[in-house]
Amino acid sequence: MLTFNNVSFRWPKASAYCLNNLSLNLNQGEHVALVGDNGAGKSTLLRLAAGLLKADEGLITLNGLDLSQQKAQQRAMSIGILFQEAEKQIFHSSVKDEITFGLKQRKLTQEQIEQYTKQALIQCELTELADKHPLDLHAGQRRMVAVACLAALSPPLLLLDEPSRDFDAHWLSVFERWLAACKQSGTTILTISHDLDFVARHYSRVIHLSGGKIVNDGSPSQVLSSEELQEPGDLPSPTLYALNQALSLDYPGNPEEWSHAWLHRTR
Ligand SMILES: Nc1ncnc2c1ncn2[C@@H]1O[C@H](COP(=O)(O)OP(=O)(O)OP(=O)(O)O)[C@@H](O)[C@H]1O
Repeated sequence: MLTFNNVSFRWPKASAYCLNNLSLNLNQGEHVALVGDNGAGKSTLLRLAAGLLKADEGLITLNGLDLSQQKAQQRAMSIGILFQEAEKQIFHSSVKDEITFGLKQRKLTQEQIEQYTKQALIQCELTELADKHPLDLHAGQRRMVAVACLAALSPPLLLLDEPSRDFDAHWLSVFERWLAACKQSGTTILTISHDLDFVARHYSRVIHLSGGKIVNDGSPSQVLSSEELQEPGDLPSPTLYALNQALSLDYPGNPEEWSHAWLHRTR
């Protein structure tokens, strides 16, 4: 669905390439997490995937078409983005207006706009906050407003930058339910996260980016427990991998599979 072919990108005035000859293919319906140290180039890659930046070299395609040739309106039909700082993507004076804005850009009837807005408000548990100013909400609720805008539009490709950030336990569970529904409906998802427990819970493929290059690409158990990711200064090991290591177990990092393996272990 989304393909990077030998893509290089250098920020203006930077002496070195931020992404260097990077190739990557995301299949339709895949749920992929992008992990790596600060400055590895993850957000830059996401912005290139969204068409917000143009590659200096190489080709990025979405459904076989050159992304750099697509207009913003066209890209908005296929791609939904959640930025790291959600408040920067909120412009309207009520939660409801914020959600309807994206829908109004599409050729929909008033009835459809109202129906999709209502569904998104319910799914994201924002119905009671519909008339509030988004900037009067706390950080987790504000982030959920940005999620509700995506929920209303249901784009086939989601690009999420640190989505679990700012959520308390309640809002994280609301967000995780929405994410599960997106996965169920076949949405392709590329997510940046430093929260490796969150990654282990939700993603079937993990890409480790370091210094603008892919250094590992595989299942969560392969990538999250790899030595490259666990070097000092890098990201902390997910809790279940740390537990596996401490107990010398070889169990999966997904909590459901882990508890099944633990309950059915041969003593
Ligand atoms: N707007 C910008 N202008 C110039 N350089 C930038 C810009 N944004 C990022 N960079 C540089 O590009 C490199 C990669 O940054 P990027 O934000 O993509 O990394 P990241 O892996 O997402 O890091 P983090 O986990 O801290 O968000 C860094 O050296 C950064 O300083």
